[in-house]
Amino acid sequence: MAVLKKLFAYAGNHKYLTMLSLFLSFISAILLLMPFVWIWKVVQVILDVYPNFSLASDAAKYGWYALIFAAGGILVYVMSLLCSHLSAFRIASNMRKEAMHHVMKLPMGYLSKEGSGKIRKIIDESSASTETYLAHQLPDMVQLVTTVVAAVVCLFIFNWKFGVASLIPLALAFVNMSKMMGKDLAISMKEYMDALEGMSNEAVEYIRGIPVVKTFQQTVFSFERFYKSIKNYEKFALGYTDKMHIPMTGFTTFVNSIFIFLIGSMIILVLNGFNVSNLLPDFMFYAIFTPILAVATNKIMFASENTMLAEDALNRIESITNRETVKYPQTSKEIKNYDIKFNNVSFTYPDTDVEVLHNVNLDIKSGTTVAFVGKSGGGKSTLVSLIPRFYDVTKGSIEIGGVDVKNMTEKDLMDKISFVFQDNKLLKKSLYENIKMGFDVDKKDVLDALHKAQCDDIIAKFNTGLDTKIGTEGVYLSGGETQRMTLARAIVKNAPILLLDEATAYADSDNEYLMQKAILELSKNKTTIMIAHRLSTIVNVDCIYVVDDGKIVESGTHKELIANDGLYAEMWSQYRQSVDWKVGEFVCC
Ligand SMILES: Nc1ncnc2c1ncn2[C@@H]1O[C@H](COP(=O)(O)OP(=O)(O)OP(=O)(O)O)[C@@H](O)[C@H]1O
Repeated sequence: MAVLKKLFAYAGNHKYLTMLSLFLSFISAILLLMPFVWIWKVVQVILDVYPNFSLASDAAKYGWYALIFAAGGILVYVMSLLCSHLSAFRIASNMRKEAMHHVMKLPMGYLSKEGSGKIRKIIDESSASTETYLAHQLPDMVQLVTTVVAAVVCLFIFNWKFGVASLIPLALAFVNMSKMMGKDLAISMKEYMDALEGMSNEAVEYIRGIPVVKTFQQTVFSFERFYKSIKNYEKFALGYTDKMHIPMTGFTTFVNSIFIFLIGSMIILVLNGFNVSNLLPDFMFYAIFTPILAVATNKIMFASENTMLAEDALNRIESITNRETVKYPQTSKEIKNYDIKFNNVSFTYPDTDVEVLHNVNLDIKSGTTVAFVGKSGGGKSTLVSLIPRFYDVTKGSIEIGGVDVKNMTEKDLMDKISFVFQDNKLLKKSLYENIKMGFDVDKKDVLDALHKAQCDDIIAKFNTGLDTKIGTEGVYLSGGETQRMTLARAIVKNAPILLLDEATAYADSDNEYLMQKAILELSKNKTTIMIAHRLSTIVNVDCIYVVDDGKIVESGTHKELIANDGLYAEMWSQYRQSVDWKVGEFVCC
């Protein structure tokens, strides 16, 4: 019921179609039981007239009744499946839409951390398995339960003594079944499913890492994690099977021994003086009926497992839909300028407990260009990612033009910021659409931006020019080419705030120089924050902030920081040495 309630939350009016499907399934179960009653009637007539079969005129009539009920039952069942498929399809599609809608509102940082593949897999697989559950398994479950209940009622109507004899093994079978559906086994089932997912994720990681593994001859070490995940799966699969085997054996034994109990009761009744020929018609009825009961009960057992699987799928979807979304206000407060201010900002990544930024204060004036430099892992990218709210600050606040970024609508905030990162993504669309990105620009503007971002060679490579579709056969862009395309995007967007995280990381020396020129041009009159490891690219910026261990430890112009003789001066000296060393090497050769 809890599963159905959760599923109905996605159903809208289609929940009535599901209910109709379940009702029809119930009717079909009753109709499909009736042929057995008529067949028993046929047997009874034959036994009554034995050996004068010519007197069994009613037998043919009862046979027809059996056929009509069977056909009616099948027809109603088909109608039930029709309704269940229609509503299941709608519910699964609503579930996908709602989950995707939610994903769009999640912090961008969460999406890049979890990976689009994993999120897509959870949404796709979970909605598909609930679709199967609603379309087939649930109507079948109703039919099976109805069959069992109706059959039990019939067992008592005809002969209560045989009824009791059939019910004893059935009750014992249900006791065992309830053990299999207990909380303990639900936990084991979850552990088993988690281990399965873990193994599948490790398999993907293993395959992805094959190039690195081959290059570094790390076969044994790389296989270790995958191997551990297989062992983990083995542990939980065996644990689950181990917990299941006693109740499962009990269930199977009792459910299949109904007929033995029936024969036993017949023997006891005969030994106690009951007349065999009086008992025989009733016995025949039970002999016909009890196998249906055994089959239906067996099927219920497996169908119950499907309910647990559907519940698990719903929980997995909820692990995404229950995540807190980024909340934006309906309207923005008016900003005064494009100053960016960090007020006592501290930050801890979600699901971790290590603070990576500690009480950071920054005041970046509108129209200036600043740079964050520092050791790897110091917190530069994290600082930048907090401005467009890829994550929200844990403590303190960030302001643009005197307004907290949390008081700006998503559109207003995004309209004001362009970013070029190391790891940029292009869409499977034409080069033109990838740069235009919905802005009010024509092909000439796009070509102009591409030219400024040093992308002329990329366009010239493809016969279809701007209309070339990314991702089609033979159309592949390298990391550097993708980065230049993203710079062209930023040029087209022309937002007043520019965030550049290692924007020239993949560029070769020729391109780097030209890209730097384009960035310089683009950043004119904009508030620009650059993260750069090549210190030569930032010597002329208005202010350099040295980030170390989540704190700003120095700030000033290049000259001021060199004069200061602190961390930056040390980094600069090391950087110079590495450049001189490279030049020296080159000269030697
Ligand atoms: N998604 C994440 N979840 C948890 N911790 C993270 C995440 N991203 C980064 N970190 C941690 O935050 C700290 C700062 O990382 P950040 O990427 O901001 O440093 P950085 O100075 O930009 O490094 P680099 O110069 O190597 O890019 C590091 O300790 C890193 O391990």
